Amino acid sequence: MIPVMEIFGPTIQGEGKVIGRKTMFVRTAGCDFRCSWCDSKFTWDGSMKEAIRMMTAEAIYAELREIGGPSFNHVTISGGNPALIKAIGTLVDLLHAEGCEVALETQGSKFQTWMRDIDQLTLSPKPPSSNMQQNLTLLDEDISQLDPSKINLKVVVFDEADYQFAKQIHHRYLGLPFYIQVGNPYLEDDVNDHTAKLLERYEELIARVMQDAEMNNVYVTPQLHTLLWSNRKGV
Ligand SMILES: C[S@@+](CC[C@H](N)C(=O)[O-])C[C@H]1O[C@@H](n2cnc3c(N)ncnc32)[C@H](O)[C@@H]1O
Ligand SMILES: Nc1nc2[nH]cc(C(=O)O)c2c(=O)[nH]1
Ligand code: SF4
Ligand SMILES: [Mg+2]
Repeated sequence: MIPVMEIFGPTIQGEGKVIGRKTMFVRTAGCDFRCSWCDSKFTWDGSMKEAIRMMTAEAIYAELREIGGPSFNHVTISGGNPALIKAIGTLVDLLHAEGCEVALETQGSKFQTWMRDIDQLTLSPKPPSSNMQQNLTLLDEDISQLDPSKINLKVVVFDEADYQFAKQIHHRYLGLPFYIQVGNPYLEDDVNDHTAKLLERYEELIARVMQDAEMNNVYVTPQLHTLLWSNRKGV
């Protein structure tokens, strides 16, 4: 059984390697981290615990089709940390059998064998501003067990210390596609001028990367869904 917090879509993947891709989302409940700026705190802070449903892979797939109809062939699993859940493997197998591609987002604190089957696995180690201590030895172990052609790294940056962390991660795993994503401090779902405020931060991050000769092989990205819809849930 899989603890599900929400199922929504189709929408665009707003982040990282397949930004813009039409996809459905399955968001699991529970996280082993407590990032200060987590935009999905409701998955772990208890505020929505009555919304958590224990579901089989079959029930999740049925609901994806119920709300998405025939209008998708890509599913993104996020959380919370879906890597805490062994049973995600059955969902990945079912989605593949039904002809869907599968992406998954995790911070890389835990390895599961089913990670090898994910078509686009995003590992997103956490920088200092999150107040988390990312264990890089564990991350090394995860990465050494995975196919480099199916994984990518994404580091969220709020300040200069985060930027230096991002650089450290990029240089530790130089062979992996590296995405540097601008942090969103506006976590309410209704913020005045959120698009202009976020674009200003994005522009600052772009400027920082452009002048840095040690960051030439990177992608600098916004969260496209937050530019459009701020931190609204279910999009
Ligand atoms: C909500 S997390 C869930 C998956 C997993 N726990 C993780 O952190 O990778 C999905 C992505 O959103 C990013 N994220 C969370 N809060 C954010 C914020 N305030 N601004 C920008 N990105 C954020 C995370 O770093 C992660 O890459
Ligand atoms: N549209 C959209 N794209 C996303 N990419 C990563 C998300 C996440 O919360 O993991 C997310 C999300 O919540 N919505
Ligand atoms: S690891 Fe991901 S879900 Fe967990 S607290 Fe951090 S951003 Fe939120
Ligand atoms: Mg999100």
